[in-house]
Amino acid sequence: MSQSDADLSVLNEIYDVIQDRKHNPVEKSYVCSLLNHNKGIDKILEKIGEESVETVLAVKNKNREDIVYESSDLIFHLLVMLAANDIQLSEIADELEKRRS
Ligand SMILES: N=c1c2ncn([C@@H]3O[C@H](COP(=O)(O)OP(=O)(O)OP(=O)(O)O)[C@@H](O)[C@H]3O)c2ncn1[C@@H]1O[C@H](COP(=O)(O)O)[C@@H](O)[C@H]1O
Repeated sequence: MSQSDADLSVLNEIYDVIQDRKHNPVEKSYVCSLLNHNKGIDKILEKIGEESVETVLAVKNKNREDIVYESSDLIFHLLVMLAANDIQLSEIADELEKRRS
């Protein structure tokens, strides 16, 4: 198991970048290509489907490195989907917090 100082606050930081891309589009941005795709939200949903399947396969194959890699892809695309729907990460935190009791 790897040890590092990284923690999930990186999710907030990436979410902020995604929101910034939404309001201030830049060229050659993958996030902008998803947010402004001609297929609309369907492109983002397609990626979530793809990354979900890749995560499932990584788990089935018991490949630890792939599980981490594909889960990261999936979580990233979920963040883009949430931002596209104007859903803040604090709303997810609130929902999860409610379930703790
Ligand atoms: N965390 C990510 C991140 N994770 C994955 N990806 C991209 O998600 C895509 C994953 O899709 P695939 O694995 O299917 O790769 P692909 O074959 O290139 O994609 P398709 O052709 O199948 O659509 C790749 O293009 C990755 O580069 C990401 N792109 C961006 N970020 C973050 O978002 C920030 C802003 O990115 P830009 O908007 O590109 O500047 C970056 O600084 C990062 O922090």
